[in-house]
Amino acid sequence: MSAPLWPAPTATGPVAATVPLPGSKSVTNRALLLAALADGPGVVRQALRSRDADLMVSALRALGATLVPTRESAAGVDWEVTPGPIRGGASIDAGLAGTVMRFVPPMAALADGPVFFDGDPHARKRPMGPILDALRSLGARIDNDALPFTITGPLAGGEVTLDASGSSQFVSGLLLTAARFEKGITIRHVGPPVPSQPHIEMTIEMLRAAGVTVDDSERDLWRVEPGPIAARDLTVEPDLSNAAPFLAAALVTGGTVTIPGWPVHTTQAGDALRGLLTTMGATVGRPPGGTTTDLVVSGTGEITGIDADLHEVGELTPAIAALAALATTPSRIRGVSHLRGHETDRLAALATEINRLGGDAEETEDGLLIRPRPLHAGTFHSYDDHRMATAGAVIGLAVPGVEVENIATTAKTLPEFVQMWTAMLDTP
Ligand SMILES: O=C(O)C1=C[C@@H](OP(=O)(O)O)[C@@H](O)[C@H](O)C1
Ligand SMILES: C=C(OP(=O)(O)O)C(=O)O
Repeated sequence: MSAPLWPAPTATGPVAATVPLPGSKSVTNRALLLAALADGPGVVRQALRSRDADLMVSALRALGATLVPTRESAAGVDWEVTPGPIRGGASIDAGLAGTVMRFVPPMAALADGPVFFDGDPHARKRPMGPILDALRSLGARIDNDALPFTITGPLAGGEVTLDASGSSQFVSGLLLTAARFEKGITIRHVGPPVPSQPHIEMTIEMLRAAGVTVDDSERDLWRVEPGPIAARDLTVEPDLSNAAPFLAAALVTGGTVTIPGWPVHTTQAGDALRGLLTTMGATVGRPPGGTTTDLVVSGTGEITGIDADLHEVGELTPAIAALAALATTPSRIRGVSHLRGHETDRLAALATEINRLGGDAEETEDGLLIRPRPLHAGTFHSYDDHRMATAGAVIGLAVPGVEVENIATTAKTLPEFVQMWTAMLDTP
């Protein structure tokens, strides 16, 4: 049975909207996990409420932590997190969340009994081998090389070598729990370059803020000393990667979109949008006066193609590809072969769906070539991928008659996407 179709609204003029964004998925799921591993009760404020975040909350509760929502608003939910002894016997649903399937198993290896993991049908195809092998070499028993699997600890930590070229989350996952291993951990990456370095920096910055000693002075080598993870009271930043489709709307319609609360310093991959969108023809800046943290992006209605290596910020690819499909000059996206292991094979999905609408997109070994060609009405399939769904919405702004299949899949990181999109377009 195919999922419902959502008629993507076509813009009737330049957008002029301010779009507050809920909290970062990546920060939320790291903060919740670190709080559950901490040396006392802590608070995570303005956490994202979404499928991936809900899955993390359920996983941590199943492992024995207590998470109580104390305040809920449009800005997110405040969680009081009280760590408990890590409990075996749990059954964990990772959904399609990379942050659950890669971050929770190292914590589960500290439990007092076996922990079972499974997820969505496609989650069983997402790469897990390197992190599971790493946990095995540290002493855990694991009965499969992908979801579903059962992990049985305990493990003491130590030294491990792995190939993290398929996902930075293999490194982040090990780093997040490492201080709780008796010997800490030393991780050495061997293989093609690790993608998404900003996400590894996010992990390290959050660990250091919790008092954990991390040595990352040598490339592809990380050492975490054993010790407590300090309980914190932290506020989650807005999700800058989820800003991508909204900021893209400014370029497509020749309008202006403002995102409040854009951090001045951040490790989020989405911060790279400032440079990428400038290259594609936007004006990007802070409002005059310099006292606010608003980010303002304006377009001209004409989009310039881009030649970009997105290896460090792969999750921005679907939005950039959607813009490229509407650009007046060709684009080349490089360095993102690891996107074949994301929510879907994003390179194949983007090429297929852009071409289905009459576009000219070609998959390369490590990216996409997208050449200008007029697009027409049709169905844009989402493959249960939140960022494919929002890419379809971006194209629909300029192409009448685009219908996005399963727009509800945006609930992975942004359950309010449709309302926010409609509100952006309705702003007088
Ligand atoms: O650690 C994280 O929060 C993430 C790391 C990245 O994963 P990959 O390195 O697998 O691309 C990113 O694409 C994903 O959306 C979130
Ligand atoms: C790759 C992504 O997610 P995940 O955390 O499931 O890997 C993403 O959100 O673009």
